[in-house]
Amino acid sequence: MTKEQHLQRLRDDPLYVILGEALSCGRTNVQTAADVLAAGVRIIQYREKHKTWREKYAEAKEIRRLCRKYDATFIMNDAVDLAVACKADGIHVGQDDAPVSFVRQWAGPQMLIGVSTHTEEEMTEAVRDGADYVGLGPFYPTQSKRDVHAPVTPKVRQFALQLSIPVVAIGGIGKANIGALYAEGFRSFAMISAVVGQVQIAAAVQALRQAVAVD
Ligand SMILES: Cc1ncc(COP(=O)(O)OP(=O)(O)O)c(N)n1
Ligand SMILES: Cc1ncsc1CCOP(=O)(O)O
Ligand SMILES: [Mg+2]
Repeated sequence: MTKEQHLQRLRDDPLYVILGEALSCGRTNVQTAADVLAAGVRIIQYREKHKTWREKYAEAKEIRRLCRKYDATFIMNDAVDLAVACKADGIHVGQDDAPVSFVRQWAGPQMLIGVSTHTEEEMTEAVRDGADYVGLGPFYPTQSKRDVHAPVTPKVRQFALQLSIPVVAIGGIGKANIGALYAEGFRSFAMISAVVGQVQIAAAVQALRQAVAVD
């Protein structure tokens, strides 16, 4: 798939699932990825904070292989070198990670670059720097990440809905609130606990898709 096709998917497909083994009900990342893909998810981010580079590389390559089988979009969190090494479709960087200009130089023009944002200024800067999408959040309290920012304000949410690039909402999103965010205008939702933290992944994915299905 081309970068433009991956970007189109980010606009069209509401579900963006983030992996993390410590949050996966005892499953490995590879098992979880296989379940998530079998359940129909087509955008996956590999986010692993507790493994060595080699462990992450080995896992990411395997998950990347699974994603190819399903024609799914594979995004690496934090590490540009890992993204390049395992031929990821995209890289997601936060405000404390490598800047977009550096990531672009290293990863090349075809790599999708996502940037975490929390304010209007950060969103404006991400667009100016050439990010392909922004992550925005947290929308709600979350147990899945330490030291998260305060929830995004209504003013920041309004600003995000006018942005020229896709906005991926994140933080405490699940079947109870995804429908309200969709009604507010958001179209893409990154989730950890609502999918990989569930025992029945297929049922969880189905419930989330139903919650954003419009007639
Ligand atoms: C889609 C998406 N949005 C935001 C984040 C958070 O990134 P970051 O702020 O760098 O924090 P970590 O995930 O690295 O802990 C994300 N990963 N994905
Ligand atoms: C990685 C990240 N960045 C902001 S909130 C968050 C965690 C999202 O996890 P959950 O969907 O379980 O709230
Ligand atoms: Mg990061």
